[in-house]
Amino acid sequence: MRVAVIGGGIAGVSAAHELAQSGIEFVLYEASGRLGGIVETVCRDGFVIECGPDSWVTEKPWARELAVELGLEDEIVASNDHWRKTYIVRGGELVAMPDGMRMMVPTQWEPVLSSPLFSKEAQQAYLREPERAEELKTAVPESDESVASFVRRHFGDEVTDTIGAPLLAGVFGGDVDELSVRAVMPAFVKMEREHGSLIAALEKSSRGAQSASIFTTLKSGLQTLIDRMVATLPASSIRLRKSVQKIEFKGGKWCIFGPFAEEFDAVVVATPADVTRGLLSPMDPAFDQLLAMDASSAIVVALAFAPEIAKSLRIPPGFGFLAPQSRSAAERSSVPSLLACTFVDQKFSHRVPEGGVLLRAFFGGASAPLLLDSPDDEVTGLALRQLSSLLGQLPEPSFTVVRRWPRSLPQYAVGHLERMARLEERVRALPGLELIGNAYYGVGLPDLVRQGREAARRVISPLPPG
Ligand SMILES: Cc1c2[nH]c(c1CCC(=O)O)Cc1[nH]c(c(CCC(=O)O)c1C)Cc1[nH]c(c(CCC(=O)O)c1C)Cc1[nH]c(c(C)c1CCC(=O)O)C2
Repeated sequence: MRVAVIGGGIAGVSAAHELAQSGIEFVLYEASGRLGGIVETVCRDGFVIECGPDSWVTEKPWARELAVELGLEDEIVASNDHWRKTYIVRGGELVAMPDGMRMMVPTQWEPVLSSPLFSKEAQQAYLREPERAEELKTAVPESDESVASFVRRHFGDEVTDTIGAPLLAGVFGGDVDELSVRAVMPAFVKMEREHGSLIAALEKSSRGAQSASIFTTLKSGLQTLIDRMVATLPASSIRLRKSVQKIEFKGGKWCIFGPFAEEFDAVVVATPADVTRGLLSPMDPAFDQLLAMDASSAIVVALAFAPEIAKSLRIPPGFGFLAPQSRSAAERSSVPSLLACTFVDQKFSHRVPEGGVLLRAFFGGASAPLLLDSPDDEVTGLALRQLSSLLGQLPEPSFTVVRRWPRSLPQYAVGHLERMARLEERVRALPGLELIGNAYYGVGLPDLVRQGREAARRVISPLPPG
């Protein structure tokens, strides 16, 4: 059997790795000159700089399992959760999120009631939510709804705007009025069904008390995960700078065309949703609509301050901040404003030389398109000015790294899961076809590793039809 894997991001590389482990012949096509997609680590002067994701969510086991299998156990590090604090930008200032929050749901009362983040009305809305358990339970909507409407039903407008929106923007890069609650917060939806109140549900479960660190990463950077997998692949099976233009399914075989033509028994399509849509729509027009998704773009600006310069900096303790984006469309499209920033040296050890400071700022959301074409020095200047107004005047960084990731994070819109069910139906009609990536079932590294490996296993031993 011979398998084509199209797209060399972490999902495609994970699929290829799994095929290689099983001794299956395959070809991995990647349009760019490197594997890893948005997973990229730059090491310079003792700084370990992530250009894309900086970690995975510890709760999801699949990335860690892979790292252990690859012999990277000694490389695995947890976030410094004794310093875990996330700030929200409010009136030009950083205000700490209360301790003990699970997303927007408190697991302790005192921090919420003493936080300057919430008005008396918002505190009341929190206090009343457990008392409304029965009402909330009987009013569970039959169909999907937006994250905003879900959070609003539990905690009202202020909580939705003040922390719901920025938190979700820091995970899904998206708009709470559009995102599907069932796709992006399935655990909370389940709690509502079972308990009505989310606060009461967390109180009853041990989930309220988070034991492990929230984030996990690798000492030398996440690129190591890619490099270790790539090292297990036969070199002859990797085709860099080979962009696939067309796929055809004929006589039970898959034909892959670029400036080349090759035949396979199965194909794993691991490209971004836009590319996948272009490849599959000619075979079945239904894909055109099923894969048409909004996606947000991100611009990452890493600012490294060497120890001698970093001495003058006064970064507040914590992992970083999230900034609510303006609701006014005019304002959003005129001044690109920072979406978030991670204080890397405080979130993780081993990322900076002793005494150094590393900030990773993000632009995204509605203002991202404005910056995708701006030169690096303009993007860096803008980030530095906005960070200085929030963190105190910053000196010129020792060096900076800028990366642009256009349309890299698909938005799971209301009805996403039903759409995925229809998508799966069309995929099943084409035996040997597998779709993997962040457009379908989960946006983080663990979900992509899981999807890649599961797809490879299904290709190797397909389920009987029907
Ligand atoms: C801007 C942005 C960030 N992170 C992300 C974006 C969007 C990028 C884009 O538009 O393309 C994306 C993101 N963030 C997270 C994921 C993984 C989700 C998953 O695996 O399910 C993903 C895909 C986890 C997270 N990211 C965050 C949370 C919430 C953590 C909490 O509850 O405190 C989670 C689960 C918060 C976050 N997220 C970010 C910051 C600076 C912070 C706060 C400080 C920090 O930790 O660095 C940056």
